[in-house]
Amino acid sequence: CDSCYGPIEGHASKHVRVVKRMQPGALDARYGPTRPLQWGQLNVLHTSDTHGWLSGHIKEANYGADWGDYVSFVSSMKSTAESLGVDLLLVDSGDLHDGTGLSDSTTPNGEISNEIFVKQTKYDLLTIGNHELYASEVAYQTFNNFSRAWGDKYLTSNVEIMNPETQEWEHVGKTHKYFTTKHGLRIMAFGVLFDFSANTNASRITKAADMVKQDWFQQAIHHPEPIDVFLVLGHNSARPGRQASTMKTVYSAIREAHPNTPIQIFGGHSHMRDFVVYDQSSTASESGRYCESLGWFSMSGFNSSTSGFTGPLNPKGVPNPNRTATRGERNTPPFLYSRRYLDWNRLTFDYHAPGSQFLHNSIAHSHPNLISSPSASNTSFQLKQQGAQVSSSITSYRQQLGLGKVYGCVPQTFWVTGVPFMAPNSMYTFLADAMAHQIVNPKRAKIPRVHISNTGMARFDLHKGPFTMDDSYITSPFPSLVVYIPEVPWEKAKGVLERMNKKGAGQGRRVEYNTTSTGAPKKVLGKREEIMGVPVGNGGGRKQEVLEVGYTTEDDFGVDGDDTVHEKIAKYEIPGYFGTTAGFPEWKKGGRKGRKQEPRVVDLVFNDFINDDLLAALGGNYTAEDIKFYMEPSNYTLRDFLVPYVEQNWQEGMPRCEISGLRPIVG
Ligand SMILES: Nc1ccn([C@@H]2O[C@H](COP(=O)(O)O)[C@@H](O)[C@H]2O)c(=O)n1
Repeated sequence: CDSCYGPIEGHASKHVRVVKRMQPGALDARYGPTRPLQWGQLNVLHTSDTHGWLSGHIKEANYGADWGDYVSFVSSMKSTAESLGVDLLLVDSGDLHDGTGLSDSTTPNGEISNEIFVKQTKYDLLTIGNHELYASEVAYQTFNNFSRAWGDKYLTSNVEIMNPETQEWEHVGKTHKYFTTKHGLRIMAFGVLFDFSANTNASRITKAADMVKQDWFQQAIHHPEPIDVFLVLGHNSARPGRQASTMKTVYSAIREAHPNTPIQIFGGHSHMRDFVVYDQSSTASESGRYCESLGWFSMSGFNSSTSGFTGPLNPKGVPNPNRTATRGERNTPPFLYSRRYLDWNRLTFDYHAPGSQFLHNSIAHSHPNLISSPSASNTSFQLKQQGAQVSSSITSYRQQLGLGKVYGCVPQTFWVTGVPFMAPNSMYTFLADAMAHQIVNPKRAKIPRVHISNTGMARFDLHKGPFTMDDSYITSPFPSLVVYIPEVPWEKAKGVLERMNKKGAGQGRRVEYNTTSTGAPKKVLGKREEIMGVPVGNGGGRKQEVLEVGYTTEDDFGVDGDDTVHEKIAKYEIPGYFGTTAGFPEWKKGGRKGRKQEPRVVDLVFNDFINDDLLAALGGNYTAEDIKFYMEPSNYTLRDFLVPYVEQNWQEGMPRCEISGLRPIVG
């Protein structure tokens, strides 16, 4: 089938499919977790920054599960919570758009991925991200469809939209929700976006510092009925001081009114795994990005005299939370906590919810304990089937959208932050070259060009293997228009990139692009040796000799949060912008052969997301009036140059491209 991405006979990955789960062609993880989760009275599974990755990471074994596998996992975990007599909530911190073909190749984007997200996934609370607010069509889709589908579970405490019917500002979702869980916990929840300002003017965001003074918020925190715990969701970094987080502002406003009540924060936006201790009864979790990580949080300590909780203090037959959120204080409150960051693959899901996954045969054999577990029963079959339906609907949507169509073979992996900026295998070396080759207006081809783009336009590493339509969105998902300022004197143009990088990217750009948590306090409560000392299982109890690279997180609870042990992945800083020159004349006579001449004028070519920052760095009398469309047709965007580049330059190895499937140690 030439329109689908799947296993090919004799394919280098030698992947043999025996069951219909995950997406065709996706790889299985080679090894997984070794420690059961700690179940408390309140348990939470947390997603954030999924950015459309519902098909899973087809080229990466470690994150190969799709949304269907996850759906089965969640259902199984909810049943386990039920049998333990405790609460399990599912929460999401937003940013569902901009990252893959499944979310971004529809009009408006999110049309299909949102439907998959909503259909079978039993979320209890959700909130909005900045990527739901860049474009008004997406903001209105969120308001009209997504928010309505979730009703009072969708919390957008500081985000409003202009309702075209009433011509009034209205919250996209609800400001807050007061509810009682199945087992009696009385919860007040909010959903607070960071102070985002690059939003469509069809929306408006109230700064957290102003929001906490609003009447509705004050009334909510002084709610007449008892509150056992506050939950603060937010597309908003969990760690104060990171990425313009305003979580501390919300926390402080609640703490002022409730000195001892637990406040649990579930953040997002910084694309990291993190856990932060705010005080003895308040902690914050952040659970990564792109369906690579699933966060687990649990706590105990609620009793019948101080809360409405009706279940056991410690659920039986499972490990329980065992850490206090103290900084050495005495007279600590009774609350105990645990947190874990799960890798998004079926091995992980089946380890923690035995029988919830259709495992690949080779893994099934090395997991005899899991396969013969009591839950591998009829119920488990139904559970698997439920997710399998979601998986197969993703497969058919991918086919409809042509996402598996292969255009060429990626010769080597190109890294966003995994290698030094502008190294030969840096994403930006590749993009600069592809832009210089492809983004040329034939009518202006004789005029030398300077191409400038924001590094944030590239969202993910481009893995060795088939280059599909999906990969073109995964690498460059934004429909930013290609624009230019004609014939700028070279003397003015040549310093622009450097000046832009000196100033840094404007609001909305990720300041840190990280795969490991940094900046955690020195206090380390759990040591990596504790998990490294345990033989790392490959399912059968054999020692895994070679660790694959992946997340190695350090947070306020220490270094034992990652559910599966990995080798640290390399990470290099990247500036806000990158660029290249193209079409410069070469010296013919005089100067040294091969050296480029300095032109008198250049076309300054960029994308409209960075108009303001570029104009500021260019200075002079240039204004927005000087910015024109560069390509014909004028609606040419950053989504349009990769496929033709690949068709022209990456045909070697077609049609059976070699795939690595792993993140090798680089750098
Ligand atoms: N049209 C757009 C929108 C966003 N970006 C880039 O994405 C960054 C924000 O992404 P987060 O996941 O960190 O919220 C933004 O800073 C830009 O770099 C873009 O390039 N074009």
